[in-house]
Amino acid sequence: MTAEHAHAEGDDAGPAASTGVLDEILAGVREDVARRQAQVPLERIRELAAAAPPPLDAYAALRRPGVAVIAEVKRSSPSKGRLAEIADPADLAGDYAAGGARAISVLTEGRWFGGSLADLAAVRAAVGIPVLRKDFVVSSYQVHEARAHGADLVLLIVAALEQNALVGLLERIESLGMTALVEVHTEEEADRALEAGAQVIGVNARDLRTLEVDRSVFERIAPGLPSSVVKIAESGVRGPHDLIRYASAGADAVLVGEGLVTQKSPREAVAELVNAGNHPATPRPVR
Ligand SMILES: O=C(O)c1ccccc1NCC(=O)[C@H](O)[C@H](O)COP(=O)(O)O
Repeated sequence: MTAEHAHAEGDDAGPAASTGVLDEILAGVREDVARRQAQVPLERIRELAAAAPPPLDAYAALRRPGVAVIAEVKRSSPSKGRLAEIADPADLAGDYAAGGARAISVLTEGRWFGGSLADLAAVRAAVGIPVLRKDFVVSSYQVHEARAHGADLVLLIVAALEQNALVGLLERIESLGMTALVEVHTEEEADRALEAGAQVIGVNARDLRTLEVDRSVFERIAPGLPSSVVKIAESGVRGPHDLIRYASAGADAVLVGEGLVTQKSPREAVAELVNAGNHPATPRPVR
C-alpha cells in the first residue's frame, strides 16, 4: 500500500489496511530522518535545540480543571486521504487558541499527513499554549529537532518502539524540559508506557496497523491508569457527544484532528468542544 492510495481502501478501516500501515509509515520516516540528518548534523540540531526558548509546562496545562481540547493541524491521513488544505497552519492554530484549545498538535510527517517541521515552527510562533510534535519518533535526532522547532510535547508511539528505545527517548524528551505524550492502544502497551515512566498517556482509539477506530478502547484502558497520569483520548472525536463519552471514562483531554479541520469554522468547532469540556454536567476525572 502507498500513501497515495491507502485511503481509497475504506473509511476508518479497510481490508487492505491490515497489511500494517504503521510499518510502511515508519520505513518512510527512517529514510526522511536520515536525509535530514545528512543535511543538518546531530551536533548542529542539538545546538539549535539548546538555543530555543524554554518549553511550556504541558503537564500542568492539561491537568487544569475541565476536559482539555488538544486541537490538531492535520492536512491528510492514511485512513481518509486529503482532509483540508490548511494553507496557513499558524492561522489555524490561532483560531484553535482563540476557541479555547489547551494545546495544539502539529503532524510533522510529510508523506502521509502532508505536515512539516516548518508547520511546527510556524504554529509555535503563533500561539502561547503548548505545542505537540505529532510524528513517528524513532530517534533522538527527531527529539532535538522537535525542541529546535519549538515543541513542548513530543509523541512517542509504544507500538513503534522497542522498550529500550521507548525509555531512552522518553528520558531524552524530559532532559530537554519537554513532556512525552506516550501513545498506547492495548493494555500491554499501557503497561509498557507506565514501566517507561510515562506521566502523560494517550489512548488512541485508532489501531495504527489496521486504521480501525474503536472508541471503547479508551474505556477499557483508562480506568487502569494511575490518577497522577494525564489521560488523553485520541481519535474519533466528531463532536461534543464523543468528548462527553470519553470524559465519562476519565479523560483529562481529547485530541481532535478530522473533527476540526473539516469544519467550516474550526474556531467555533473547538469552542463547542471546550464548552462541553467545561460544562458542570460533564464528568470530571477522579484524582
Ligand atoms: O489518522 C490516521 O489515519 C492515522 C493513520 C495511521 C497512523 C496515525 C494516524 N493518525 C494520527 C492520529 O492518531 C490522529 O491524527 C489523531 O489522534 C486525531 O484523530 P482524528 O480526530 O480521528 O482525526
